[in-house]
Amino acid sequence: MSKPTIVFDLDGTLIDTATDLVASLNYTIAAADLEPVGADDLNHLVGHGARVMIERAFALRGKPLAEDELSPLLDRFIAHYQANMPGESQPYPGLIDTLDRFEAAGYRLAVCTNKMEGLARPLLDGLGLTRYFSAITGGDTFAVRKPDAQHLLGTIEKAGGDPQRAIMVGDSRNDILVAQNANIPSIAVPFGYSDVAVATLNPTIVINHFDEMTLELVEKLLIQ
Ligand SMILES: O=C(O)COP(=O)(O)O
Ligand SMILES: [Mg+2]
Repeated sequence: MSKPTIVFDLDGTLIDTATDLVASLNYTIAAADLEPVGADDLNHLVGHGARVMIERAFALRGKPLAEDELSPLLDRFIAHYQANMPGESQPYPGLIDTLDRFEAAGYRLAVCTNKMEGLARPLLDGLGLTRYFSAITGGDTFAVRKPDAQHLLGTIEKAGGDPQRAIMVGDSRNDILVAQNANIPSIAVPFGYSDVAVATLNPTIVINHFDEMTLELVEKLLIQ
């Protein structure tokens, strides 16, 4: 039987990126005289990549955003985020042990994020995490992104995995939806950026800490 694959979301699942996302977003929107946002606002702003995050910040502040304004703002965000990473960003507690545990058990590991691939890779590099992953895909890697099933299925394929032997781990709506759309079991974590309690998204299971993500648990999910 082929090695199983575990696909992780990035922001709010593998890595607590809130402080750096807020800093880069506030630097970006300050150019348009928008009031800074706080970490709590991220729950509504994150999930569809930087472009949508900027659009949502304008909506939050009730300020219209013309199409031709967006591109320079996105460039401003990317430049600031790139220059400062990994910044304050940190893997969530228990993550490294969990990656080691599943790597040692012969699992394939992958990342499926709506962050731009060009931002996700240097961030994972900067935190010394890249070597764990057989594939890292971003919101701009394919023609579609989460919650479209093809983003997750394409990630599993790139990792050399089998969608019949895969699970998705994530912190928000798009992660649980993409898993449902691809007919793959999901684990939700409540410590990331979600505008609703993750249990209401109907993941296969919720864990509160990576220590709960045992081999036994994942094996059980794989045979469901
Ligand atoms: O950066 C975003 O908006 C989303 O990122 P995620 O898919 O890794 O949570
Ligand atoms: Mg996330």
